[in-house]
Amino acid sequence: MPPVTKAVLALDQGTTSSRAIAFGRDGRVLGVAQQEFRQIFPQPGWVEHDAGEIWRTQRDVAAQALAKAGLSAGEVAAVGITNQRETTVVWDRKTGAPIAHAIVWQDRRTAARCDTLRQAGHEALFAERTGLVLDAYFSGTKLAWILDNVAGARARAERGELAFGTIDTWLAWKLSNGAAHVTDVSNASRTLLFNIHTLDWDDELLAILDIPRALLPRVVASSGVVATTECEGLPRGMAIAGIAGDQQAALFGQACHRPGMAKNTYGTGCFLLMNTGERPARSSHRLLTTVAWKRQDKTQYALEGSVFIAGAAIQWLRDGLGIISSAPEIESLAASVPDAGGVFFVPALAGLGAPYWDPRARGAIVGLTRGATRAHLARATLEAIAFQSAELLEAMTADAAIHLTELRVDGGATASNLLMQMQANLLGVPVVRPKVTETTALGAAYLAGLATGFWRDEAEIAALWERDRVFEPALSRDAAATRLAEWKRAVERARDWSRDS
Ligand SMILES: Nc1ncnc2c1ncn2[C@@H]1O[C@H](COP(=O)(O)OP(=O)(O)O)[C@@H](O)[C@H]1O
Ligand SMILES: O=P(O)(O)OC[C@H](O)CO
Repeated sequence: MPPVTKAVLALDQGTTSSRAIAFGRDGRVLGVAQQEFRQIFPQPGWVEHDAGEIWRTQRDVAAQALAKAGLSAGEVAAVGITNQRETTVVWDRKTGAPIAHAIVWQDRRTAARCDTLRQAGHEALFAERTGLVLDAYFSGTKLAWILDNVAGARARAERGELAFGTIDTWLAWKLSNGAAHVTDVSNASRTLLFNIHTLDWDDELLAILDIPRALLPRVVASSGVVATTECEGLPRGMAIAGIAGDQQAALFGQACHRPGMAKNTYGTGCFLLMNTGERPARSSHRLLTTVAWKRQDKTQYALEGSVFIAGAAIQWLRDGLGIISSAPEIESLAASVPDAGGVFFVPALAGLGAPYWDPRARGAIVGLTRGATRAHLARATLEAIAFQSAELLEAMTADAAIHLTELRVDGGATASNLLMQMQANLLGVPVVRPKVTETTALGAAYLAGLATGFWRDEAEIAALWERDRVFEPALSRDAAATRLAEWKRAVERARDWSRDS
């Protein structure tokens, strides 16, 4: 008799760390392991990762999480992959070796290429087909950059010797020892190369960006077995059965299965996603239309607002300025003053995402007086995270013409009660934090576990979702509108600043 399955293993490959979590049938964490890896900044505005290091850290934490949970391979019902999205890897199909560092989603090196594409009049076509805006954030121009700048890459790509992938693809390839070259629809929808209506790579867009089809992975559903684990360092034979970009996985893990339900994740950046059902919704406020997931032949879409720097601004206070020694310390420092004393911090450290899409914006601190202290800056940092998210929700409510009844939240920075209260005050909507805030990993686990029958259906999953705390709005709508208007004035000071080409 084979052993009874007890858990699903989720691999959560984030921007700053690789994490693995084993979840039991009740959605509770059985074992978790995490490892940070190197951030490489070769030039201002460039951000790279070593894909080999990503793989090794992810494999090691997966083995550690299984060991901590005391699980054997036969007890694992499925493995789910979720990942930082857009980050671009190209490797040699024969050796499996990357031909360059991965170009990370935050990297701005292709901003000028996006300008050229815009000037050539391609913006509307890309928006219509992909649901995205022409921005350096997405994989397409990053992949084109590698083909144009790594010696011999284009010729080798045309000969079919190279493979492209986002991080999900890279991990599935390594886990399966090269058997699977796949990506799921949610990750594909972040590349600028994928038609979100036909759910296939778009030949016209590939031609504009001069990208050979031979490089591209096969696109699969977000829930379904694609391969088994066959690599060194991990038990063999575990079914890789779920793949989704981390923000879409969090939407699933928050049980936002129905249209109109939304979540905001406060990690390195902030990503607000609203389920819009089985048809792509178009934004008139520069939000993205994205594939949420595909399961049982049904595709769900979402509207997304992406903010590039959120928790990363807290890390910058820690690592760049040294005014706190750990992220949690921001809470007491910010709470030591009643307000930010007129200080606004616009953390445009990697340009601005939605709704501005300004790659040349740079960070700005305005409103300083002689009375300003590090406590005011700490408070202004938390406020900046809340302001940026409030702008996203404002755009989304206008687009979707609905009023949210609550906002579900997750991610590392939701540990800050002060931030959560600021957020509720600005939004005028209750902010609800669940008991399990690892919803990204949980979403990937659910997608994988549903594919192998470990969980039955979405209703079973939705019943496992439990709230931890609700933050009720405690600010008048007039006062919130005044604060938001002040914030927008500060944002204008940060815009269009960099003169780098
Ligand atoms: N107690 C805390 N209060 C506020 N922010 C925090 C706290 N702990 C962690 N963070 C922030 O959360 C972020 C990490 O969250 P996480 O969800 O792990 O992000 P990611 O998946 O993007 O790496 C960091 O940027 C950090 O600044
Ligand atoms: O690594 P995270 O959790 O900050 O997520 C990054 C996003 O997927 C980028 O689009």
